[in-house]
Amino acid sequence: MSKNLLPFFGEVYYYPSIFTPEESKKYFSLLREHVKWEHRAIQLFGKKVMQPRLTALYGNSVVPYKYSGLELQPLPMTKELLEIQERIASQVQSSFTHVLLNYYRDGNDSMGWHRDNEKSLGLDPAIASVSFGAARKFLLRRYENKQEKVEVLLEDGSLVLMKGSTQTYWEHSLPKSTRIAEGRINLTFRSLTA
Ligand SMILES: O=C(O)CCC(=O)C(=O)O
Ligand SMILES: [Fe+2]
Repeated sequence: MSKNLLPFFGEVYYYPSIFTPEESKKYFSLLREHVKWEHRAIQLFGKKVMQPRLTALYGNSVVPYKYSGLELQPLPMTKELLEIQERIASQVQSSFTHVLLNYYRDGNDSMGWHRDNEKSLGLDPAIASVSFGAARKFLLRRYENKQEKVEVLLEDGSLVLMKGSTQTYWEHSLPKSTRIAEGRINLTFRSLTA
């Protein structure tokens, strides 16, 4: 059992080495090759900007995922994605319908502060996030006062689970780390309803 990294108002658990280095290397290459990566523009404060990363959505239901003015239609789950989902199922009790993938090509790619609180995720969603490739810093901070901060290094082959009221009271980000030249692939398993 891992311990809750948040001091209050939510739950975040970190599990290093869910995958061996060999498995992680294999999945990184397979996913980089086989996933239908797209470079998308999103609406940010009314302006169209390119996301600083590549993304893709897969799922076992046709429910689309709406965020930041985008509506993504899921592609059908692949063998590799189902294998990865199966592995995390042994750590995580929740069930998932979709996986959103992010490919950070190097340390210049990033994700800004946000909460995963779209209606389709429901109240207090569980989100399971798997990392392959370069270790990157993951930050959480209180949404309301931006004060309390928690930092987790997301290593190759690791899993981080966010649940409970985390998406109400905390926001998270993946900051740039410009000295990192290697890529990182992240998969966030979610349960979405129409
Ligand atoms: O890349 C990460 O670890 C963060 C991904 C994330 O927050 C998201 O996809 O909503
Ligand atoms: Fe997120």
